[in-house]
Amino acid sequence: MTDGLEPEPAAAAQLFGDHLDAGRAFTAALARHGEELGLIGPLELPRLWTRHVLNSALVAPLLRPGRVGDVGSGAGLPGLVLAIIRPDVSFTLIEPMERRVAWLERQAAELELSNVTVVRARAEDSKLFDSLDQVTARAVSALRTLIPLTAPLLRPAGELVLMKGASVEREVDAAEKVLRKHHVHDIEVLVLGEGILSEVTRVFRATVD
Ligand SMILES: C[S@@+](CC[C@H](N)C(=O)[O-])C[C@H]1O[C@@H](n2cnc3c(N)ncnc32)[C@H](O)[C@@H]1O
Repeated sequence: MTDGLEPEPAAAAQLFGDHLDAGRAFTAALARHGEELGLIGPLELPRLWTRHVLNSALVAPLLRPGRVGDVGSGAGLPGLVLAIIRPDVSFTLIEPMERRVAWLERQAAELELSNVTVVRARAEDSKLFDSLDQVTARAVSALRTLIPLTAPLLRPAGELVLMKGASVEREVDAAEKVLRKHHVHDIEVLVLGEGILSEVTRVFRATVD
């Protein structure tokens, strides 16, 4: 059922560029199967493009060619969206739940994303330590618990690119000790999407030694 799906916003063409057809195919699949598979809540269809798909797409320009891990990919947000837009980046999607892993693998195959590997594991058990150039995450947990899951996966001088809500500044304060413990520095909070989407998104970006 896709009744009530948000019409495609004009920003979709801007953010997906040449990859708009794949972005549409992924969004349509998520609209069709997301609720029955427990990937999105029942109220999300009227804001699926803006709040989920395009919100994830805003992060694409922050990625560099190299190896990016997405911790807790779930429905593929932001991991699959970013893999569609950035074929020059190699993505490892880290997700412990079997049903979500099956979804991620099926979507990667259907969208012919040869730049995606799916790892079924919790981040802390994933054996990816010290290996990634950048790590993304969205809606996994507050920074205080997210930093210990994500920072150890980065190679020295790797970068965290964590999607966050309006409470990010408070989360940074609450994570002070953990940030120090994990050698997280050059912290910035970026506000993305102004003038592009009706809702902005925030990104915690920092380097880890
Ligand atoms: C609320 S969902 C968000 C999913 C997706 N990132 C999104 O924005 O829609 C949180 C996801 O994190 C995963 N997760 C929870 N703890 C994790 C861990 N320790 N390592 C990796 N993934 C984890 C869950 O299985 C779930 O799929």
